[in-house]
Amino acid sequence: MAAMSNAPLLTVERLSYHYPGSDHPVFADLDFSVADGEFVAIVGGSGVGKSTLLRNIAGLIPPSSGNIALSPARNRGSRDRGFVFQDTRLLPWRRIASNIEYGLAGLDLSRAERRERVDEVLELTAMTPYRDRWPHSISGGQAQRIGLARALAVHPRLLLMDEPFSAVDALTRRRLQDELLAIWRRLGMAVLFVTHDIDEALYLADRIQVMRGSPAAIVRDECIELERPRDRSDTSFAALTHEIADSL
Ligand SMILES: Nc1ncnc2c1ncn2[C@@H]1O[C@H](COP(=O)(O)OP(=O)(O)OP(=O)(O)O)[C@@H](O)[C@H]1O
Repeated sequence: MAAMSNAPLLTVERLSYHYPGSDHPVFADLDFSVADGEFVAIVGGSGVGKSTLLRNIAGLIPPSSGNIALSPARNRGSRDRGFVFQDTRLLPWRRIASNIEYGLAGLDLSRAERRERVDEVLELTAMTPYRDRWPHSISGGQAQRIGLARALAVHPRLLLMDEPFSAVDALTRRRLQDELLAIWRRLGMAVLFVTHDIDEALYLADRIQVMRGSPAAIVRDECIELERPRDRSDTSFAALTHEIADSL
């Protein structure tokens, strides 16, 4: 049996990034970690660098300096990370099931296993009836469910989510938050969730990190001890909302 490791799932060390052509870093010397199964939210104002940080961790853009270490995928046919974008980026010429299957390209899975994965994540996100639809014929909330399904299909140990619910109406947003929590409890992957919405971060996360400044730093790292399911009308919820808003 393999020895158990206490090493964090994700370790970010002295991470800095500046866009090509700019000598002003978006963020500098960031240090933090995420444990296996932990739900961490990163909050910060518009333009502070949350998406840039997530894109660095996703491997979409290389850091200017520093290190990002992520434990490798656990099983055959899985990836270490999955990414859910703000806009779902579904391919309009592929049906829903085929969009999800497309995300499995390059993984060591048979055709039957790929089909099973697609069925599994459609069921998890309650989207099975929509499998043969075209992307243009589903709602914004449904498209977000498909974006989530596509990311979950690779069985990631770390799910990276960039403001995934920002484009849907308030009621749908709350429903999606509850669905995400239910899926997280069921699958147990770690989640790194970027949002500018403190209420959303407090409702979802085990821990909230606040990004601020230019270059940005993590100015607050707070474990959220509120019991789940969380009650937004609770006085401690409101008090924490104000506290975190003050540090933004
Ligand atoms: N491709 C790019 N080239 C140059 N600068 C960029 C590029 N993309 C973003 N930036 C700049 O980097 C900074 C951080 O942007 P980023 O999108 O990461 O912020 P954010 O916190 O995610 O913002 P928001 O909450 O508004 O989405 C901003 O000042 C932005 O203008």
